[in-house]
Amino acid sequence: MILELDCGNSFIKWRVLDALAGEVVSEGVVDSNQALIDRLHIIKSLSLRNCRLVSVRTNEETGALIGLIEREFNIPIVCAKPAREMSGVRNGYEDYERLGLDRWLAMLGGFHLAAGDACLVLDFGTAVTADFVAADGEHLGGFICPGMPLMRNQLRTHTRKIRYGDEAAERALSSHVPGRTTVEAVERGCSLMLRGFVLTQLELARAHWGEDFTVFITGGDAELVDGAAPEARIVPDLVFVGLAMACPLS
Ligand SMILES: Nc1ncnc2c1ncn2[C@@H]1O[C@H](COP(=O)(O)OP(=O)(O)O)[C@@H](O)[C@H]1O
Ligand SMILES: CC(C)(COP(=O)(O)O)[C@@H](O)C(=O)NCCC(=O)O
Ligand SMILES: [K+]
Repeated sequence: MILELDCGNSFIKWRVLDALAGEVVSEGVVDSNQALIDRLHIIKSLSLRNCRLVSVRTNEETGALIGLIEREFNIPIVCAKPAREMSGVRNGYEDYERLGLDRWLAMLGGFHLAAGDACLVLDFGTAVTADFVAADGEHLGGFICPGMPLMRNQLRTHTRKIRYGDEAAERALSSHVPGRTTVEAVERGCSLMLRGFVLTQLELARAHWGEDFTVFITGGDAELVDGAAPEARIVPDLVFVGLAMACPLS
């Protein structure tokens, strides 16, 4: 079995694949290294052989996680590394090593799934990112904005009177009519910002490529923009698609 990890700024997305069938045996989202280990240990008949991971965390944090997995499971671990070019995609950053590896892998995955089409890759995590890959594989660059957790927390920490709990936040998002309470006004307002971001990115993509492109949406908060781009392909595991391409296990 193969352990796959996508270590974002807020959460670790994990899954265990059957090495032969390639099927997902188990998967989840955890908020700490120890929670990951605890969660893995309760999987019946777990027999990990390899691990591949991508991280946008510091080298120290990533190293600590790698050390922990090595101690717990004694398996080889490969980490996705920055590259100038891979699987037909050319990194468009001035300094290719500075491009977030989760963005890079999502682009590799998107370009592969788009099978020759240009692609717009949108990722809704702690940050929100957009990346443009032309049909010839050239990465034109992208955009980074605060995601839902950051927008919400900035309002909470920089105002005196915006305070509410998680449950009220979830209830508020059942509709997008103008809010009549603080929680509704904030949650719906931020959610509409994300939808506006999607529409702007679609406009930019059309300006580049007309109608000839594929849109991919991924990230933990992808459902917040549900319906904003009806033509988009929602691919929750897009980073993992790219991870398997960047870190093949022989
Ligand atoms: N099972 C889950 N556990 C935690 N957060 C989740 C889960 N499912 C969706 N989310 C949402 O995902 C968002 C984080 O997205 P994610 O792509 O994991 O971010 P990052 O890669 O920056 O850690 C959170 O704002 C949260 O609302
Ligand atoms: C843009 C990001 C913060 C997104 O991280 P995430 O929201 O997935 O945790 C991450 O890809 C990153 O740290 N990138 C490095 C900066 C860059 O891509 O220019
Ligand atoms: K991410």
